[in-house]
Amino acid sequence: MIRVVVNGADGRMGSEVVKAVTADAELALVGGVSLTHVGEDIGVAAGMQALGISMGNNLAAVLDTCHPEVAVDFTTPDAIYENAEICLTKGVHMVVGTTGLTAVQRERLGKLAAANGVGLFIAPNFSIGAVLMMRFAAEAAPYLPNVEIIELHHNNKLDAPSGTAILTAERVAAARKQAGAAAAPAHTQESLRGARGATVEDIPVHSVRLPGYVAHQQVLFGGQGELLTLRHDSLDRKSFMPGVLLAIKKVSGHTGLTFGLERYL
Ligand SMILES: NC(=O)c1ccc[n+]([C@@H]2O[C@H](COP(=O)([O-])OP(=O)(O)OC[C@H]3O[C@@H](n4cnc5c(N)ncnc54)[C@H](O)[C@@H]3O)[C@@H](O)[C@H]2O)c1
Ligand SMILES: O=C(O)C1=N[C@H](C(=O)O)CCC1
Repeated sequence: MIRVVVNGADGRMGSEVVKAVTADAELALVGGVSLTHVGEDIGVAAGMQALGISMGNNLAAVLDTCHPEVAVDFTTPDAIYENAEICLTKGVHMVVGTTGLTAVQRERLGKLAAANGVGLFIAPNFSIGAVLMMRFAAEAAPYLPNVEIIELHHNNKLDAPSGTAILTAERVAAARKQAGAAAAPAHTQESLRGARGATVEDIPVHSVRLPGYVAHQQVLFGGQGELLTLRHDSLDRKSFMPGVLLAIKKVSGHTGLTFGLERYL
């Protein structure tokens, strides 16, 4: 049994991870960390405590109490760097779903993981459909280099653009570059700042935040007299759980940083 702590156990994602880990015969949920009850399933922390599972609001203290092999983190962009430092320094493997880490921060944490002989797995998106969407987008990019991304998420999401949109843009840009393809220059002048969205690697990214959405993305390709649209929809946070469980089981076999779910598929 792999001993698992969930950081952010009361959150929208963390509470799903608690349920998924509890239901998996190869995993043992030994602890959880939560600051507030913001998730849709607000009974999770209380339920864990009732079962005698260590709960607390101090990550280092929870780790010292329940000695996990793997910590899963779904917290906030502000908290994740420090959380990772704490876990990796204590020799705990990490599975990180929290978005917001920069490439430089990922590399720095990867070195810390390697120095402590543990694995650090980071994925901006754990759903298989989203991984395929990114792969298909990279495949299409050399042939249809004019691309824009629209990502649509629930209105409680703290960051924009989404980690998935950033990674998609990076993959598309890399595939275009490798093929020697480039987007046609844009001639539009914004009469209102922000009208054309943000840019990641010169690719416009538009972020929609509305109640009702979970996590969705469209990658729009434009060609001569034709359009190709790739769309992925996570309609339920259960869509992320097979990827999270896979990562928990694999992370200890890969010392240092592994980035992206496709690396484990
Ligand atoms: N990789 C993926 O597939 C994927 C999928 C969904 C969400 N996410 C990301 O996961 C993160 C969490 O999303 P959410 O919707 O579950 O958020 P949420 O706000 O519902 O939950 C966040 C949780 O973190 C806790 N928390 C905050 N700061 C903390 C700290 N310093 N230490 C410990 N716990 C802390 C809160 O108490 C809460 O329980 C976001 O960054 C989001 O973008 C990633
Ligand atoms: O709900 C969120 O927040 C999500 N965040 C990830 C991102 O930023 O890409 C993945 C999808 C859900």
